[in-house]
Amino acid sequence: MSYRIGFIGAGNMSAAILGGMVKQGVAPDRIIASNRSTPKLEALAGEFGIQTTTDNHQAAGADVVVLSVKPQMMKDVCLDLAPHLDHKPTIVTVAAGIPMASYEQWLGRDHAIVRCMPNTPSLVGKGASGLFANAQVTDAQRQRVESMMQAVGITAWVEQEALIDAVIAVAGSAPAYFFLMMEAMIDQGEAMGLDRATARALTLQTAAGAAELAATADVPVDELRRRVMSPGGTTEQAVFSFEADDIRAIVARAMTRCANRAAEMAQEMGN
Ligand SMILES: NC(=O)C1=CN([C@@H]2O[C@H](COP(=O)(O)OP(=O)(O)OC[C@H]3O[C@@H](n4cnc5c(N)ncnc54)[C@H](O)[C@@H]3O)[C@@H](O)[C@H]2O)C=CC1
Ligand SMILES: O=C(O)[C@@H]1CCC=N1
Repeated sequence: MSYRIGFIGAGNMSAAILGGMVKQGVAPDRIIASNRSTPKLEALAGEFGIQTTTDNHQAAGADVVVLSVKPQMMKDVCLDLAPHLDHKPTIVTVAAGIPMASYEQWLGRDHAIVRCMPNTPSLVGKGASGLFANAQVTDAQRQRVESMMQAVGITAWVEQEALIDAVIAVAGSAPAYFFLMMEAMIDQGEAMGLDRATARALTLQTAAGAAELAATADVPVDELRRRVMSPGGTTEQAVFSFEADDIRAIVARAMTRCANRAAEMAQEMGN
């Protein structure tokens, strides 16, 4: 690919996407990131060799403009950028909880805008992004955004905007669920007598191994689980304990709260 990509807001999510792109071989001089303050820009320039600026208008001069500030900042950022988008870049926003209609109001209805819900494993090329396009997005622009995000992981288009909130629950926020599980397992491994470094190494390798096995096996995950659960053995005691504590309902409640929060955020911003 040869188009230029501008990131507005150089925080955690931008760092994960642009860092992942550079690691996957995208030329860093095709990427520019803007941020209000300089320390994060200096770190990104140092680590990945990308261009940086404190002027959002300069980053917005790219062919693809990725809006990656916190949702609460998005309206002001968009209103400020609106008069500087005459070159009609493809606009990609990664913010949770801001509907397409708001961007169309702030930027103008004639812009091609994609709502993208990525996640931070993009940094290691293992991202998972949901994508939703407005009516102005052409097939060529769809392909461009798709290939851009596929450089750092897998993508899935949704044709109903509301499903982006489900993507937040399944992918955008979900790395945190697995990190939480790892934290709990490391703590308990240590409580059971392992030194922390060993508990951490074994937990992380097991998580990575389970994910890779699930992704490559020709049987569903419940069958993989049963293959670990020897009748009368140890694993089933752990699984029975999870089931007795209603882990499926716990997960469903957490994911519902996650998705509902996106809807609440939209309301809080007057959308
Ligand atoms: N962190 C994550 O795992 C995910 C985040 N997102 C979305 O990504 C967006 C960014 O989130 P994070 O990177 O986590 O936040 P962050 O706080 O790490 O990054 C936001 C950056 O924007 C900068 N900024 C604030 N106002 C600005 C302005 N007017 N002009 C230029 N830069 C400005 C801040 O200095 C900061 O560096 C959010 O909208 C969030 O919903 C989406 C998926 C996953
Ligand atoms: O927690 C958040 O609001 C953002 C969106 C998805 C992941 N982080």
